Amino acid sequence: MSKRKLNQLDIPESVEHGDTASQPIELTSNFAHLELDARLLKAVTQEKFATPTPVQAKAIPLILKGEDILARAKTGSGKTIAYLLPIIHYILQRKQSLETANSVSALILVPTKELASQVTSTFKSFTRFCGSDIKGENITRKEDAVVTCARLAASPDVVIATPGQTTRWVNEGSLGLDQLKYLVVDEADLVLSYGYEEDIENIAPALPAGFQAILMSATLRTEVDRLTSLLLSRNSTGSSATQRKPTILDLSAYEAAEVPKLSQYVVRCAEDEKFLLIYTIFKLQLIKGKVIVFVADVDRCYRLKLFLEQFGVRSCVLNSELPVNSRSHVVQEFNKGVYDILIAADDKEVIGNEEGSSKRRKVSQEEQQQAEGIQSEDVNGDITAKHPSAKKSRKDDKEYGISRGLDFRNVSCVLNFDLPATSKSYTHRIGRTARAGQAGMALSFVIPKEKYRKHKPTSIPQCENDEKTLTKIEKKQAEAGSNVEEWQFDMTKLEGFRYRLADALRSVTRIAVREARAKELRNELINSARLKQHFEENPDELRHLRRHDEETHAVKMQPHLRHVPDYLLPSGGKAAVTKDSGFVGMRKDKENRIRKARALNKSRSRGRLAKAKGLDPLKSLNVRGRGKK
Ligand SMILES: Nc1ncnc2c1ncn2[C@@H]1O[C@H](COP(=O)(O)OP(=O)(O)OP(=O)(O)O)[C@@H](O)[C@H]1O
Repeated sequence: MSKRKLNQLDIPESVEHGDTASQPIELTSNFAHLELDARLLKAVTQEKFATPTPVQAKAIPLILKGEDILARAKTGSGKTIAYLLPIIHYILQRKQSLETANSVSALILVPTKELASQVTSTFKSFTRFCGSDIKGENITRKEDAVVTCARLAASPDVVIATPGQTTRWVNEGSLGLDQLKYLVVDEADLVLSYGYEEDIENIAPALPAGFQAILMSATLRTEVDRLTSLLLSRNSTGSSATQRKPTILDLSAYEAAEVPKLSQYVVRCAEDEKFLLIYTIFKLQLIKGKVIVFVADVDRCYRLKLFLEQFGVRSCVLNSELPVNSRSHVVQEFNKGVYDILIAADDKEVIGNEEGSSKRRKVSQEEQQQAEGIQSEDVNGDITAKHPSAKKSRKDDKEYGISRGLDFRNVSCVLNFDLPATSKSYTHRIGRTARAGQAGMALSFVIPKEKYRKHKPTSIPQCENDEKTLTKIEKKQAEAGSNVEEWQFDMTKLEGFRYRLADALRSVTRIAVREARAKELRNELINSARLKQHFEENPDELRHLRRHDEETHAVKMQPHLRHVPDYLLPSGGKAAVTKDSGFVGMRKDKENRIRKARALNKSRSRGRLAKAKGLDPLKSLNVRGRGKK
């Protein structure tokens, strides 16, 4: 039995907390020490989780002890399991000892639908050995109200929802919270930023006295204080009472002691060079493994996808326009390794200026008034205000969120093709890699002021203040003990690729992007369960739709672009392009000499052949050379 004392896990002195946290905290090296239900431990073993992460080791005993907690731990530190395991354990134990009628024992509030479906799937994984002893329902799915009502009528033990959906169903009387034991707010710092303040105010009076609050957050920003006071300063009748103080678990000290596993780089480049760089990175495999490429908006998503497609580089796309089921499906496919490159439009960043979020909140409240899942303005208050062109209304989903909370597995690199607007958003984007103790890399393309608006076809307004944003990012990362380094990339070595870049960029026209966007949506609609039935009954309509897609050649494909001929490769191979250690050299100089020697031999034998045929070798070579051009 090996237990490790971790006295450096200090609870900040300014924070009030319960008895448990003031005693020395022990980090157990084994899940078995947490004394959880055997069925849960079996599931943990099956997931191949050997050791609880710090937040799990600390939070699980406190939750089991009945304390309100507010846990702050970095993204990817295993917060979901930290609250799910003790909750499931409690419900299983209670059911064993008491003959109680089914009721909702735990409500898990999350800011986005994607996160709701991810938490649900984690819940399912960890209850797989519990049979029908415990039931969880995700009520954020887009489905008939009747279906949701029916699912809630069966009184699931655990309900996973956004605050918006919770308010709706509580108000309609379909979701009873009077027997609630646990209220979890996952990504607590984000919930108010998403404009859910009013919903939280509505939910608070419905909570019974004595419920236990579990708040999970990546930061301890003022929003979290506000949320805590909204939830914990009311009694069951909704009137104000003395505020309960949750025990605060701040894992910063522990995290600071960890060896950083994330390397961060930036490369300053011109607007069109972003495309050149990404082409080179993928074509020469400068980055190996799974990569999430973040871009500024949905159009950019398809533009980049179409651009890469021309070089035979396959990718999948994730954006707020896609139906939530499709988004979950994309994440699953990416996690399974069907795709190695995922292009995500982070157009609903965890936005707000660095100073505050009042403006954002206003935007979000306006959004709140709209029905969920229907046409809505972009939530990026700041960006839309600065760039009227981005103001257009479109079918995106206000509960969409990529850079926060979603668990992309084994991502080796987060590539900020477009830098986010805030350092906060940057932190959350890079949190998609180097998760659960793994190593990772973040690479960001930055447009210097003097290069902004210099290449109209690839210019976007979001990049106007890249340098200012980068300064803030560097400052924030330095505060957290991390460095953002300059990536030593030798652009001169890529000259040979430039004409291909121009060729490919020309093909990705605005019409092509629009077509690709529409086609993807059509495909998703065809695949949606309801329409599937419709098309089964009306096969002609489906045929018509498919024919339309076949006829739509969004981008004129240029087969020659798929292949990178040797003569285009920089001499010295990949190593010559970048001196950075994050990259693996592709061809050594020695090998290059062999290649050159082979090429020389080949041309000599061509010369001999031509001589044998009575041709003037110089002339024939010239003709061949011109033909190639
Ligand atoms: N004890 C553990 N051992 C190994 N892997 C773990 C452990 N706990 C969680 N993980 C894995 O770590 C990843 C991150 O977990 P999780 O999504 O819960 O983190 P998080 O802190 O909630 O992150 P975020 O704030 O980004 O949502 C998941 O893939 C999860 O399966």
